[in-house]
Amino acid sequence: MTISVNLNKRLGSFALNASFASSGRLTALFGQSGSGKTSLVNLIAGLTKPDHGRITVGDRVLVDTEKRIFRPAHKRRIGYVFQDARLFPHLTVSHNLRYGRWFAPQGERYADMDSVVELLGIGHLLGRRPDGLSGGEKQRVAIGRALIASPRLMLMDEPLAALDDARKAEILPYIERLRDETKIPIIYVSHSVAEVARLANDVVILSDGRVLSHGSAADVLARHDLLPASEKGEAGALIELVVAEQEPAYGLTFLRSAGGEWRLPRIKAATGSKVRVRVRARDVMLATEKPAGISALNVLEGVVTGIETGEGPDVLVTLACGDDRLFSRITRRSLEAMALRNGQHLYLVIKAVSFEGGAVAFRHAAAVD
Ligand SMILES: Nc1ncnc2c1ncn2[C@@H]1O[C@H](COP(=O)(O)OP(=O)(O)OP(=O)(O)O)[C@@H](O)[C@H]1O
Repeated sequence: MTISVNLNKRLGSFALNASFASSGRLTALFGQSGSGKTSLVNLIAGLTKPDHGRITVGDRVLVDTEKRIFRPAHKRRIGYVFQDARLFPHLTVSHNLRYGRWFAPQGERYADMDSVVELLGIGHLLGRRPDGLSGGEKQRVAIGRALIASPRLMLMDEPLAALDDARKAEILPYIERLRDETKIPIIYVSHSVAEVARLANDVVILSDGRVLSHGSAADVLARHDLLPASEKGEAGALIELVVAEQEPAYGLTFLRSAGGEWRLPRIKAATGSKVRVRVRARDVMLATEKPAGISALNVLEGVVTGIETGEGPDVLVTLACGDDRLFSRITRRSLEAMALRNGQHLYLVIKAVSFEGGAVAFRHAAAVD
């Protein structure tokens, strides 16, 4: 289903001019604070009207100023999930969920309670009240309440921003299930590259009210020049790997990509599953000769396809490893010492431990314990 946005809106001295189309299951709206993400979400939700423009979801027109169409918020059938869960404190989880049902007209209720509860793993919480839940549990219930309303679109506005890393890690697999197992398109606001890289099919980068770039997550996130300064260290490549074998004795998983073989900290996915991994440019070392006697588990071969120098001491080297594209951030000093040039054959060295945390995304993966 394609989400298409083409609008402008003035808010005081701020001008939002946004134009993009996305057919990904999960489209991330990514940008620094003040770039216009929430303003755009409010326009999609129908909380504000554009000065000019049109928003469509599939064949449904939400607003078209030229044709004087404005579907009010309560008729857009959008599930909203905010930074804070906003559950009703006096109602149990079960009643909070049921409340969502009232927002769907009788004939259009496709979501049933049991499957939503199962999808989000909240069956054991049904009798409890929100004040007894962890932040991650509250967010899962908030997502459930939005889903029970059988929405045609989910808008998730920084749903993980208020959670610590452990709670984020707990809830990310549920958002992945929501993306992969339901057919509801999701617009997901975030200013974290790590989150966007893990979840998004498509990415829209907003800056100062304008769309700087939009397209597939792998392509957009490869544009290091577009990332906010605070996230430059997170810049890297997204590559797809297939789980080949578990190595339980070492707590590792052996995988293959178009570019070679990988050993990463254990990934709980069945053999043959596809996973997406973010390889940060700062974690990739380069060598002109095949390294021997090193502890790093991942050594790939690649060819230099680009060298970007900037003002600072570092350089971004782009490498083709088979059909994979990887990046390495090295110093200008190393660039000169190694006399790197386009077309040169190199070895890439990547420590397995650099993948701990949220770097691995599950795609079509059969999770195993
Ligand atoms: N009603 C309004 N009147 C005037 N200015 C507004 C209004 N709403 C938003 N703005 C301005 O528009 C700009 C974009 O705000 P917005 O909240 O959309 O950004 P954001 O990318 O969501 O930021 P954050 O990540 O901090 O939530 C800001 O400069 C904000 O002050």
